[in-house]
Amino acid sequence: MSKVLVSDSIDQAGIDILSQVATVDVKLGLKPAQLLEIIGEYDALMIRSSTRVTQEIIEAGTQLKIIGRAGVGVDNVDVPAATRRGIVVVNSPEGNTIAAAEHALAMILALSRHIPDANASVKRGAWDRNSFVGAEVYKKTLGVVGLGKIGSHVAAVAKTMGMKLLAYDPFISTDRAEQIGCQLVELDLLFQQADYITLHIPKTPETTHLINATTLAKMKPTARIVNCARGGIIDEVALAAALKAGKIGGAALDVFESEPLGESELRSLGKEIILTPHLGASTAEAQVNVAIDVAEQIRDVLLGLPARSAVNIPGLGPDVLEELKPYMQLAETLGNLVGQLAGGRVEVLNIRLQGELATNKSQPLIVAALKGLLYQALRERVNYVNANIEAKERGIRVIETRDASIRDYAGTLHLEATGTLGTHSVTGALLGEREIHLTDVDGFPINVPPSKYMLFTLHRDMPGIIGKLGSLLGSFNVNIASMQVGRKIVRGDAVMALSIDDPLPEGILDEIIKVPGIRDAYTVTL
Ligand SMILES: NC(=O)C1=CN([C@@H]2O[C@H](COP(=O)(O)OP(=O)(O)OC[C@H]3O[C@@H](n4cnc5c(N)ncnc54)[C@H](O)[C@@H]3O)[C@@H](O)[C@H]2O)C=CC1
Ligand SMILES: O=C(O)CCC(=O)C(=O)O
Repeated sequence: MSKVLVSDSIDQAGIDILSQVATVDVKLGLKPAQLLEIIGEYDALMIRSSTRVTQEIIEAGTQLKIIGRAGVGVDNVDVPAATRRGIVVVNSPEGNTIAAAEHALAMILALSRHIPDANASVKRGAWDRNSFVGAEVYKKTLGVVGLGKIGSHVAAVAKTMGMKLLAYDPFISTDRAEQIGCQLVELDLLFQQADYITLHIPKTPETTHLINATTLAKMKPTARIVNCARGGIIDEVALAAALKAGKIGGAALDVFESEPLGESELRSLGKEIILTPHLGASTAEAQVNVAIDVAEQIRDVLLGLPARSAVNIPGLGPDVLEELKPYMQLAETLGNLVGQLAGGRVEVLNIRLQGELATNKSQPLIVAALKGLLYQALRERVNYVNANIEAKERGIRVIETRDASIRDYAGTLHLEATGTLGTHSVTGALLGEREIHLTDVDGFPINVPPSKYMLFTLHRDMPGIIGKLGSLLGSFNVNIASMQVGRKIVRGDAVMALSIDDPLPEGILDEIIKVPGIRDAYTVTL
């Protein structure tokens, strides 16, 4: 049974899902050295934001297949190191969107009405109504930096509170911004005009210290800034200085350059600052969502299925995966089959998307086909994450074509591998949307479902050949489950595809090739 380590606190709903397929160890608060010592035992690691999964941890995790981050940001995982090792990194892109957006909105209102300090003052026994006069958000301008999932929800709710919305996000269209009711503007204008600024961007080299002494100086002296995105987007020293000098009105931070927050000037400030300990995703609902979302993906990967939100598999988002999953299995099977038919080192893989498939995204199918192709060489070491890199390193050139006019089945995938021992091709389709069928081998039409053990012959279509092959296999105690001949013309060249119950015994291929009329034979394990 697989073993999963859960090293940050996650909801029981996630543990229950993992327990269906694995032994689950929950070990919270591990020091890096302790994690390093035990990680080698585990097939999967599930974390939130506290565990740092460094290159050293990844290298020590020799059994690791997947790292699951129960949340959005994967900045606590060395994703490139995981990719090189073929480890899938998954997250939950939407499970805590509402929670984080509502936290940002709560921060905006709490800052405006001094709720934390007013509350603390009453609890201390005071009844001070004069120190906590606030400001309304109604008709004020909110500047949203980053109009992705969380930023758009914040904007939509803020709109209903009567706020005017400005947004800065270089990667979204004016149309999309307008749909949400935001005017897209340049960052400087947003800084100058906003009464409230809320950050909903990832931490990248471009966004690190985006809020610094220079940008703070551009803001209104009454401006209030909220960061529920990532620590380090705000220069905390510059922020503390600006707040102390009254250059801006207030700030509310949920995330910090270093977490947990240590000694900091920010702690010494008054009601102009609100600090929460990275609580954006901490709602009961979000924790159930992210735990289920990520645990399901870990379960799937441990069962050999693809994950729906892998951050290190390009182009493989949840919608694509939902639509293409059966075709990815087809591509992988065909890749594995054509790789075995081709035998030696494959140099070129031609992939043709045919019929309805011609309009689909090809990248996930290419990755799946390469995974299948490289399986014989790399076995479990190749997966959707590293198949591209492994193929490149072996000098395999991938050529992709599309032909919508081929319509013998709804959608078919054609793979042709050219290598040191020649060229072979296979075509396959899905019947009833899920069942894989081989529809062509080396240009000969057939219609057989693939099976674990198969034998293919290239032979002359002539009387007696099937009987002779059957007797030969029988004499080696090989049981034939099904057999089909594909030919283009009567008594011309033909292909025979046999499904057999067991692997072919050693040496039998040499005997098969000696049967008069049989030119070649290939044994395949799928
Ligand atoms: N405090 C907490 O507990 C939580 C924090 N987060 C953080 O919130 C942030 C936003 O998350 P989502 O909305 O889910 O992500 P998202 O990917 O849906 O949206 C991010 C947006 O930022 C934009 N962006 C990227 N670089 C930019 C730049 N240089 N300037 C302006 N915009 C830029 C992107 O185009 C995108 O629209 C992330 O940093 C995430 O890690 C997410 C969940 C909980
Ligand atoms: O796990 C958490 O509570 C942090 C959530 C977060 O920051 C994220 O999902 O990016």
